[in-house]
Amino acid sequence: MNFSRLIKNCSIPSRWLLANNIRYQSSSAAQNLIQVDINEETGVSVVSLNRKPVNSLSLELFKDFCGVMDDLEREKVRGMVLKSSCDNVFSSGLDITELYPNPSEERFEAFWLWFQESWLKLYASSFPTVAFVNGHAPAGGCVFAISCEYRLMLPYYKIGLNEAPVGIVATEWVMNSLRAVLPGKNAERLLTSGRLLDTQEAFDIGLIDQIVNNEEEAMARSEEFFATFDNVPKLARALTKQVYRKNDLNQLIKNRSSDAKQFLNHILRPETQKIIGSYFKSLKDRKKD
Ligand SMILES: CC/C=C\C/C=C\C/C=C\CC/C=C/CC(=O)SCCNC(=O)CCNC(=O)[C@H](O)C(C)(C)COP(=O)(O)OP(=O)(O)OC[C@H]1O[C@@H](n2cnc3c(N)ncnc32)[C@H](O)[C@@H]1OP(=O)(O)O
Repeated sequence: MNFSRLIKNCSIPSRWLLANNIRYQSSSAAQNLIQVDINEETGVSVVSLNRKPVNSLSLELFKDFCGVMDDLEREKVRGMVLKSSCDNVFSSGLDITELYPNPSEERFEAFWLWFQESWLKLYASSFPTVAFVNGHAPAGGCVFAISCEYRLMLPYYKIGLNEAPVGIVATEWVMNSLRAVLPGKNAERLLTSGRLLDTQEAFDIGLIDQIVNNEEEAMARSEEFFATFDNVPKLARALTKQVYRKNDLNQLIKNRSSDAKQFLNHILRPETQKIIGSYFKSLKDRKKD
């Protein structure tokens, strides 16, 4: 994977992104975890997360997502709309089976580094990004949405960062992405309470930009958003975004391996395993009720 392409001509040095020397190797072409549909007429790419049943985020999905982001950078797409192809769920967040029971160090480290990588590629993409939140978006699902530049959401779903109620502290780069979307006190309250907001509440505090009623409307609103950049030179737009986001990006880029180690230590603690285990069990039991 050529990270320098991602930040071509940009002021973020590529050596920072190369810190962990990760290379892309398509892991799951047969499973088609990410679907990409490029509209040749408009130049807009619709990227659908496609890991049934609830788009839980696995190592393989992150790897494929990074490959897709590289392709879109290469294709110089006009914009990207990120959505889900699962019913009622945008993404259910990190795949809990990557965290429990007691993942191997090797697998967890790779999982975490590809999660970081996915965030870096999305957060620093040169093209404009829209999240069409067409289902629930808890935790890691919300991270994907807030890393985009613009958020559209269907009514009656939930979005938020629900780590704290299950005894987990969201990592700093996730907090920074939230702070970039919401004014400080709302971001802090959302994180400390871990509340999941319904679509209307999310709109009222500015977590999402517009409520849409169906996919057609979402595509029309996305087109309007992309059109706001039609008269702006692409390079100037990309550099402005990347420089504006530079501090957030740097915070992770400079601390990638310590961030991964810190989370591995946290995840492997018996207390954390116990909390995640009972949370996972409650998810499974909910179905039986
Ligand atoms: C627990 C947190 C642990 C560690 C975090 C560590 C660090 C934090 C640092 C950084 C911040 C960013 C990281 C965030 C952490 C996460 O993302 S952890 C995942 C948190 N996700 C959730 O809390 C959502 C859980 N899921 C749901 O609430 C519902 O499934 C949902 C509303 C999304 C959909 O509901 P529904 O349509 O009714 O579907 P089911 O609930 O029936 O689910 C279908 C099957 O899928 C299984 N499943 C659901 N979510 C996950 C998941 N995240 N990972 C793995 N599997 C999941 C569910 O159990 C069902 O399985 P079954 O058919 O019963 O076998």
